[in-house]
Amino acid sequence: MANLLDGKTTAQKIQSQLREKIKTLEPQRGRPPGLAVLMVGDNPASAVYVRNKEKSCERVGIASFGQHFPADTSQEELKEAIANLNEDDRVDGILVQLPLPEHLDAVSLLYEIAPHKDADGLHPMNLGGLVRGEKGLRSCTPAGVMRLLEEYQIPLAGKRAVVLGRSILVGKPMALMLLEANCTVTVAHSRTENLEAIASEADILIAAVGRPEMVGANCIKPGAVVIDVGINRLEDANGKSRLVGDVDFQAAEPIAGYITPVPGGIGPMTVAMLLQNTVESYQKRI
Ligand SMILES: NC(=O)c1ccc[n+]([C@@H]2O[C@H](COP(=O)([O-])OP(=O)(O)OC[C@H]3O[C@@H](n4cnc5c(N)ncnc54)[C@H](OP(=O)(O)O)[C@@H]3O)[C@@H](O)[C@H]2O)c1
Ligand SMILES: Nc1nc(=O)c2c([nH]1)NC[C@@H]1CN(c3ccc(C(=O)N[C@@H](CCC(=O)O)C(=O)O)cc3)CN21
Repeated sequence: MANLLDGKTTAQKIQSQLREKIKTLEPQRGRPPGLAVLMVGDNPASAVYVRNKEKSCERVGIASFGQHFPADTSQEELKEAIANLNEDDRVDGILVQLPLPEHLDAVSLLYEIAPHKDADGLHPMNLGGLVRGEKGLRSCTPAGVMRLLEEYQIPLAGKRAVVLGRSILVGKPMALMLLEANCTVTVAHSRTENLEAIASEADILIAAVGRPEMVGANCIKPGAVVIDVGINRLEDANGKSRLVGDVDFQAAEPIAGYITPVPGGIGPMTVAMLLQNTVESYQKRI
């Protein structure tokens, strides 16, 4: 049976460290760090995220400035909300929940966020920094994956990594970070042929496709490190809902060497990295 990569406990440890840091910084600065989250409409994965972020902010001492907009909000209204937050001295981190409703253009909105307040690391400046291997604000989910691999001292250099999914939010920055850690990286997506054969060559397999339990036994090399980024809400026959990942955990656990659970894996690590990015921006601002 695979070893469990415990994101929940690791995230709690990171949050305790952040809390201590804020305790010493706040008296000098005269205000706590602030994080603003813009959510438009309703998306189940986003709703889980927003709830956990707010709880965690409170725990570590970060002020939350949540703004929930109706699904029919216009691009202009959001642009204006971002401009206000860019100017707001209480706010160190800004995050726009993705995906946005169809009528909105996410890419151009991400340009509007001041790069030094880009807690999600999705502004082209910060993504460009990642491509160039420079320090800077990094996308929270892939940063959380890297931090968890580090915590368990999983060797990466020279290993074959396969990333399933190529979104701007997860797949692409994930591939770049693994490359930076000297993995040999393959990115697969919905147009990939022979996906199972490619996945089953991976020493490190990252699933970020948004397809409940798609990754089964025939995608996994014995002993592989399996990272499940997926957060999908499924309803059982009784109408009760539960969270599942993109990996079929029951099938994968006997084959993998290490595996992340859902919940309790990359979700909490993402929240921890978001708080860490916010505190980093807070420290850098004068
Ligand atoms: N744990 C966390 O903190 C966290 C953070 C963010 C997202 N998530 C979850 O992670 C999942 C992925 O999120 P995302 O934002 O990256 O999603 P996304 O924007 O929908 O991207 C999904 C990617 O998977 C690919 N894909 C879809 N179906 C596929 C298939 N059958 N075979 C191979 N590739 C396929 C798509 O390919 P194409 O590009 O060809 O369409 C796309 O690149 C979702 O479940 C989301 O809720 C979790
Ligand atoms: N701009 C942006 N950045 C993101 O990182 C992001 C979005 N948007 N939109 C939604 C997705 C989904 N994300 C998530 C989803 C769930 C958890 C999370 O905390 N999951 C817990 C759930 C426990 C529960 O409440 O049941 C877990 O243990 O997996 C974190 C990030 C992050 N995501």
